[in-house]
Amino acid sequence: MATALKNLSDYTSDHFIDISDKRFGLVVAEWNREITDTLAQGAYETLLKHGAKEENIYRNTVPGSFELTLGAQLLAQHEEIDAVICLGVVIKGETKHDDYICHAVAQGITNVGLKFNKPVIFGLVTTNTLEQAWDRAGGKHGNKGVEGAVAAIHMLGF
Ligand SMILES: Nc1c(NC[C@H](O)[C@H](O)[C@H](O)CO)[nH]c(=O)[nH]c1=O
Ligand SMILES: CC(=O)[C@@H](O)COP(=O)(O)O
Repeated sequence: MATALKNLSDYTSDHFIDISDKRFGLVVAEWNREITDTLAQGAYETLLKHGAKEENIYRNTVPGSFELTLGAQLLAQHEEIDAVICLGVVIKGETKHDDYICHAVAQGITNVGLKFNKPVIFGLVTTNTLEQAWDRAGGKHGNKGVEGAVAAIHMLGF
């Protein structure tokens, strides 16, 4: 599988711009909280590592990943927010509920970014098992929160 050959946190920062004056919104889903907190910590630490100021990183929580879209919009609508990083974990259940959530969030987050013309990053871990989710939250496949922060910084330099 493609991901098996790629660590999500393996990146180069050669092209990064100065983000010391950029303001970032983190929207974090409460569902699977232990894992989403790990994603959020990865994103937070990566932003600080590359020059963001603590006071310019605004973390907000939403009940579940389905609410990430509205959470992103409520942050992105503010002119002073330069980028939004959405973090959630959807693990397949017995029904197709996970499919509906993931598709809605992917399209919704895309639309928010296009509406407000700023990076709104899709940091959703969508797995079949809990183990696969942990593998992408600091495990063998890196941390999707780190990936989300890197994507936000990259797009701010577009
Ligand atoms: N099953 C998961 C959910 N479900 C909750 C939804 O995201 C939403 O909050 C609810 O349908 C009310 O609108 N959320 C996750 O983030 N992860 C899951 O695995
Ligand atoms: C993945 C989810 O949406 C969670 O609510 C479990 O769903 P299911 O009712 O399909 O087991």
